[in-house]
Amino acid sequence: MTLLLDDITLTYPDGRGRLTALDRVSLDAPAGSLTAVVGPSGSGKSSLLAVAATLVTPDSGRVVVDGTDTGGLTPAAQAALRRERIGIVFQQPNLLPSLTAAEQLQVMTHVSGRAARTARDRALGLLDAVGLADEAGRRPHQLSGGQRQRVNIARALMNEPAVLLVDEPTSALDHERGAAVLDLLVRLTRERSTATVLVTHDRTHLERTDRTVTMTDGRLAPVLAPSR
Ligand SMILES: Nc1ncnc2c1ncn2[C@@H]1O[C@H](COP(=O)(O)OP(=O)(O)OP(=O)(O)O)[C@@H](O)[C@H]1O
Repeated sequence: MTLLLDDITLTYPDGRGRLTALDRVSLDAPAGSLTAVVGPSGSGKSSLLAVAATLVTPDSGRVVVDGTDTGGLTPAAQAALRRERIGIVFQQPNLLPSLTAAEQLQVMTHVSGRAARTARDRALGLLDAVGLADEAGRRPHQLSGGQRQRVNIARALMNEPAVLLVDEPTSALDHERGAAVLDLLVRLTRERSTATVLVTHDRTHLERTDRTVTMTDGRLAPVLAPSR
């Protein structure tokens, strides 16, 4: 399994007690498959993504990324693993206003010389893969919301991650553009063999995913019937 969450419990301080955000959650995501995690607001979806991204350390349980148990790593090693093996697509693209679409991707690699040219080629290839070959030289204000989200997705793939974590990718898009972004994520997941986990409270477009799991009050319900 490229991403394995094994018996994860996560609590937050809550007054004098603790609030259980994730309650013995287990999830495995194989390479080349897209898993959707749905559930109501406050059910723990963002917490699940943050733990999978190694941004938050759970109280107990194991997070295994591309064969590495992240629990035993130093913070520096964890940051390196996150940079090299995990791509994260946040809900808001957070693109840098002064950079072109291609440069947004290139800044993911801190290199010079020949490696910089390779990074530029890779950035242009990824923009092509997300349907933005002609927009590579545009800055964020010259792109539509859907195009910015595509740049966001391409940027997350720049370092060839094994795991792709996606937060609410369609919430700011209309139905048609939301469907197109989901189709794009499914295609990239296959082509680049990422273990993709997408959290959303939006149940539309789920027929496009490989499987759907539901989060309720910090617990993950068994997998629903495969959607294809
Ligand atoms: N940093 C924090 N400190 C304390 N409690 C938190 C913190 N982050 C989240 N929570 C609580 O943990 C629970 C799960 O929150 P989480 O953000 O993971 O849910 P969610 O399903 O992603 O919600 P939404 O769909 O609204 O983003 C909620 O009860 C929330 O209030």
